[in-house]
Amino acid sequence: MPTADHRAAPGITLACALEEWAGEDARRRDVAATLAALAVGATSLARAIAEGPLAGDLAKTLSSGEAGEGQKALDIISNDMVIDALRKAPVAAVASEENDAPVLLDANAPLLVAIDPLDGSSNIDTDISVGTIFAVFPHREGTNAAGASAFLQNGRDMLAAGYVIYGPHTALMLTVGAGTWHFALDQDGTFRLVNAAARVKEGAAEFAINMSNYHHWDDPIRAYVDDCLAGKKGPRERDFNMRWVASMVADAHRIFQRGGIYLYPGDGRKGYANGRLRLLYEAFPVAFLMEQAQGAAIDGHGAILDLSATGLHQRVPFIFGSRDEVARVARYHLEPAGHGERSPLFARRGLFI
Ligand SMILES: O=P(O)(O)OC[C@H]1O[C@](O)(COP(=O)(O)O)[C@@H](O)[C@@H]1O
Ligand SMILES: [Mg+2]
Ligand SMILES: [Mg+2]
Repeated sequence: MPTADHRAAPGITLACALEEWAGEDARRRDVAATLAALAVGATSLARAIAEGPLAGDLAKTLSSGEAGEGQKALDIISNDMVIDALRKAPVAAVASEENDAPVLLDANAPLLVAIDPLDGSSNIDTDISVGTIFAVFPHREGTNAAGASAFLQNGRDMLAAGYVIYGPHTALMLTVGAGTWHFALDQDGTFRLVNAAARVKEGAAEFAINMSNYHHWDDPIRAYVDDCLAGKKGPRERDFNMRWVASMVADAHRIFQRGGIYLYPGDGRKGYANGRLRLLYEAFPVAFLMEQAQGAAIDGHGAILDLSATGLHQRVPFIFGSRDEVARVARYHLEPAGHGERSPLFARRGLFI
């Protein structure tokens, strides 16, 4: 297993890191093979994305969907690439954002994969980072992998999770429950370890939220953002910076580098009662990565990983990042009123963690 020691010797390949972690353990070897297959799919995808318009009209809208989530050409290409790559892995079925029902690969295989093949589709034509987010679950005996119910598991059932970000360089953040590992793709198409113990630092003063939805938010989120915006003169007594990439992977990746918080709460718009993010293949994997790096992820009240999925494409309010900020947002949900004059509750930390 890569340990903090590997930071002294960066450059170990993903294959090597997985081999060390898996050893002779059959379950771990299956997980490792699945992660290796996902890395192969992501590497092909990275090449296509790097070609941009030379690879065709990747941003072409093929179908319109609710909440501006119509399928783009690259959504479909990404979906095909990752599912093809997984055919060689011990995976029974794939639940993808791009398919209404699970795609059956090998009914008797031991694992299930939930995936957002392309996160940040709205950025395809703008040359801004996009990504792939995935979660690996056990395929429990007696459950039908072709049906949604096999996927309706608890967040803590995940065996591995991660995302690939296709940015100026391609990076992979990965967890198998032994910390969060950071890899970067080299020029030869090999993921190499950068850091085997990623940490989400506390004390950051940067938040990410789509501010244009301000008037649709509930009180706790407005109160939290109002207090950040009030800066030095407000209850936080310091100035905050704001960022919003509209690719969650990119916002998450920034938070891994320098801390901060991401919020996509439920809001008053039609179809947004539970926000925009999907539990199985967006919130679960990012929450797993965050917790393994001493960050946190909640739905406003409790830990995302304590939730059990009730639908393949179910949405969830999603707030993640530095532990201190996430804990603060949880407290605003307990007592949203009291703008300006904060009750002693807001001075305490750690009500949910
Ligand atoms: O359009 P908005 O409100 O800015 O939403 C952007 C959010 O939606 C998402 O793009 C959803 O991902 P998809 O591109 O996979 O649908 C997040 O990555 C991002 O943070
Ligand atoms: Mg997404
Ligand atoms: Mg997507």
